[in-house]
Amino acid sequence: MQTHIKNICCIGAGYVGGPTMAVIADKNPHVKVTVVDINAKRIAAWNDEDVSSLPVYEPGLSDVIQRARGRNLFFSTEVEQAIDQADMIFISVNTPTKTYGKGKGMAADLKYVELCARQIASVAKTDKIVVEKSTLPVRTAQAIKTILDQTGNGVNFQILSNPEFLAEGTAIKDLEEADRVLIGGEESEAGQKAIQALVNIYAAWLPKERILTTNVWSSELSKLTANAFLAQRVSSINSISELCEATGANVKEVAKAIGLDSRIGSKFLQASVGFGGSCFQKDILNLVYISKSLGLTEVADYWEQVIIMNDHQKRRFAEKIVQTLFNTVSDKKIAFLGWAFKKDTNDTRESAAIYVADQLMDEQAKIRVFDPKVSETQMQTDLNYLNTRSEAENEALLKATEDPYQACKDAHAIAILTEWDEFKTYDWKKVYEQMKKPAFIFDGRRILDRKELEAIGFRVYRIGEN
Ligand SMILES: NC(=O)c1ccc[n+]([C@@H]2O[C@H](COP(=O)([O-])OP(=O)(O)OC[C@H]3O[C@@H](n4cnc5c(N)ncnc54)[C@H](O)[C@@H]3O)[C@@H](O)[C@H]2O)c1
Ligand SMILES: O=c1ccn([C@@H]2O[C@H](COP(=O)(O)OP(=O)(O)O[C@H]3O[C@H](CO)[C@@H](O)[C@H](O)[C@H]3O)[C@@H](O)[C@H]2O)c(=O)[nH]1
Repeated sequence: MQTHIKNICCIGAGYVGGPTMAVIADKNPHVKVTVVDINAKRIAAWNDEDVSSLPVYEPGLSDVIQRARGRNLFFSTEVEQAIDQADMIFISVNTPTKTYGKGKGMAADLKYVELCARQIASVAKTDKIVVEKSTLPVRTAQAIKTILDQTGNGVNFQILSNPEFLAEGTAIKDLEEADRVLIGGEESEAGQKAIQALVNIYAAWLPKERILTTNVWSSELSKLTANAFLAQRVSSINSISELCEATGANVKEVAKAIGLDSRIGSKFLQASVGFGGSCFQKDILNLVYISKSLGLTEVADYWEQVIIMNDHQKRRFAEKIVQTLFNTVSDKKIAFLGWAFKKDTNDTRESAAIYVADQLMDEQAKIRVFDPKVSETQMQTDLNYLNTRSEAENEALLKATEDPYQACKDAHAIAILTEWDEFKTYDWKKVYEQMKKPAFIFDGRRILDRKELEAIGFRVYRIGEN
């Protein structure tokens, strides 16, 4: 197995496969990188001349794409051809929570990963390094290896685990200036050679000391653990936010006071309406499921609490709105500013906004949403996925607008669900004048200036203070 890779294939052109491969290609101009996907529409969007139409919105991504695309970075639906030609194949397909059968609602659904393994096995005619980029339960590499070895054409496969730690909205920066890259592989000579081949790819731009090598199981488990720790911090500060509201303490002051302790650190202590995104909940549920399967009940319960607290935080935000609006929101217009799960992304998976909207719609509120990057079609898809009511009812109760002032016009209340920077720059006096009175703002992200809003006449609620 060679340690200098010339041809990479990545299966899955999503939020991870697209940006990750774009940066790898950008930094390794002599390596041909082909990103393949079965979703032809997505591939067409990656190939669009107009880079504002890329399927993933990430600051800085379009520049990287413009530099590398057509030079050594290609997007294609020709999965088999790309597998055949590659020395190294990344699997970067989705691994959602299972929605059926054993482990429903908890375990990771590995069917897409298994399909990739089977396809690689049937197509490969030369030795390949297969890299798990998707987030997978610990010991998945074993299953992939068994499939490759049992169903392949007798060629040699080395499996590496190389989990991705990028966060959406900062993906390009996270990739270009990664805190660390983790590569897990076999301890055998062939395993070490495969590790070296992947180290060489990252060493094109990252200092060697940031490229960590471990055994496969440590690498797989480290990814789930990192997300569990990060989400735990958010749930921890969110639990304190409720205590602050009940006592007169201010969560911002508490977060600052504890964050200055270098053992605790200041990051990821921003109280919010609850964490969203495609990873935190899915990966913790997966960790809980694995722990339960191994009979580790206390470990499972410990981590499950992070999810329970997050669900509570979303629910209590919606309840606060209903309660404050004199215990009814029926037929009242509530403007949502933000739908994405965080700023600077068009991704809405597991966004708190979906759940808060759903709860308010149960109370017959009329929701008008403005998000700078999310379409109404996406919002409706998110709501329909919950199956709470018919598509027609969702369409009647929730509509998007292209203009934030229009969303807020005649509203009884505004709820801030995403921390988009532009919300801070609005003419809040103008917004106030066009609203029903008393005009309420529920700041689920703590981004607006409370004093300024109150001086205008708004009644303000912010997570974590009273
Ligand atoms: N989104 C993130 O920020 C993030 C960060 C780190 C890790 N991860 C992990 O990375 C993985 C991918 O996440 P994502 O957000 O990029 O998912 P995604 O849904 O955006 O992209 C996955 C892509 O894989 C394609 N695909 C599925 N099966 C295929 C097959 N057999 N052949 C070809 N294409 C196939 C899908 O069509 C889809 O476009 C997941 O395991 C996730 O947990 C995600
Ligand atoms: O102090 C904080 C920090 C985050 N959040 C929320 O937590 C969620 C997740 O945010 P973030 O972690 O920044 O984005 P993700 O893109 O979900 O990235 C996480 O999940 C990825 C997928 O596994 C990992 O690769 C990243 O390292 C990990 O940060 C979002 O809803 C944020 O608004 C808070 O409410 N308060």
